[in-house]
Amino acid sequence: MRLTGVGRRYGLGGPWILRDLDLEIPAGSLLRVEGANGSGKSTLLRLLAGIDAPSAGRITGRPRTAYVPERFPAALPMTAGAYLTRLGRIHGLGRAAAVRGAQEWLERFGAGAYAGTPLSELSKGTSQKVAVAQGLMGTPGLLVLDEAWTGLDRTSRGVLDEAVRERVTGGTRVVFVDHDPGRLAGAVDVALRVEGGGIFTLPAPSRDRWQAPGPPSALNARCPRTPDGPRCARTVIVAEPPPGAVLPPHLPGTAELLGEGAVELTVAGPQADDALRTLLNARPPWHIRSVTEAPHP
Ligand SMILES: Nc1ncnc2c1ncn2[C@@H]1O[C@H](COP(=O)(O)OP(=O)(O)OP(=O)(O)O)[C@@H](O)[C@H]1O
Repeated sequence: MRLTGVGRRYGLGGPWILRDLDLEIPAGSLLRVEGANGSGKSTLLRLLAGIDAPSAGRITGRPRTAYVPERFPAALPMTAGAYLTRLGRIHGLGRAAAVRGAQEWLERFGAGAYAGTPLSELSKGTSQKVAVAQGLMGTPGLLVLDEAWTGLDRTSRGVLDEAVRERVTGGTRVVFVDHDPGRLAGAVDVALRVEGGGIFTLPAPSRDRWQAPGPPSALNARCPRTPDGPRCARTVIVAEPPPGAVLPPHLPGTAELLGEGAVELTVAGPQADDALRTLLNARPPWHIRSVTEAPHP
């Protein structure tokens, strides 16, 4: 899935909320999106989910998508179970699998007793569980979570963490926004910051490194543009192997061991996508700790 020159502004002549974004999201990757209030995080997530269209540029290769919005439209005239079954059908499940999935997800979130309750009568917390469960019905190629953990109890937040990890391992792209900087810290492949209309890569957010992320490197601004989008002279990828793995064959660039098995891979800019794809598609996949674009000297 790829974003090319994507921009969004609301209304004719309104200010650009996002501008000239270029981004590739490989299968099986976990992206965290952060940024100040009003910076455009939800706008970016709605574009990714396909429920809003870019004002400029294009998004290609979007797979079947599930989306948990910041606000859940709980006023639909249906019970929780019927709603989830309907969503499961939309996500491509057969009727029996959709009914089973609806009950299973409600139970995993400790809300099995509410399958027959109308959505409008659910508490806020249970509504949020239903909102999250609908995103987990079926096996989408892209799962977009906009503050989906907010309003869930501690146990349910853990259930959602686990479900996200399962999805990513199964090849789903997951993009999320969450207030907790440590959310899924060890599993995040790329952290993006939305700021001033652009997106910036941050070092992979393990809890301690998050405190001092260092200067963001501009994903868009510093690299020369080509007909295929911006290209940097070099990209440095730091990746950790799954236990017992060796470096996948046919990996482009030069690799340097960093200790504890982690590898720093330096590739020519155009080969970065290939290298990331190879590492993320390895079975089991490598964990991408950071991706740093190095501009032309
Ligand atoms: N439908 C809309 N019409 C007009 N302006 C909008 C619309 N949706 C968002 N905006 C504006 O776009 C900007 C970015 O909003 P967005 O909700 O994407 O930010 P955010 O980073 O998700 O914010 P928050 O952290 O507060 O949720 C804001 O200035 C907002 O007012």
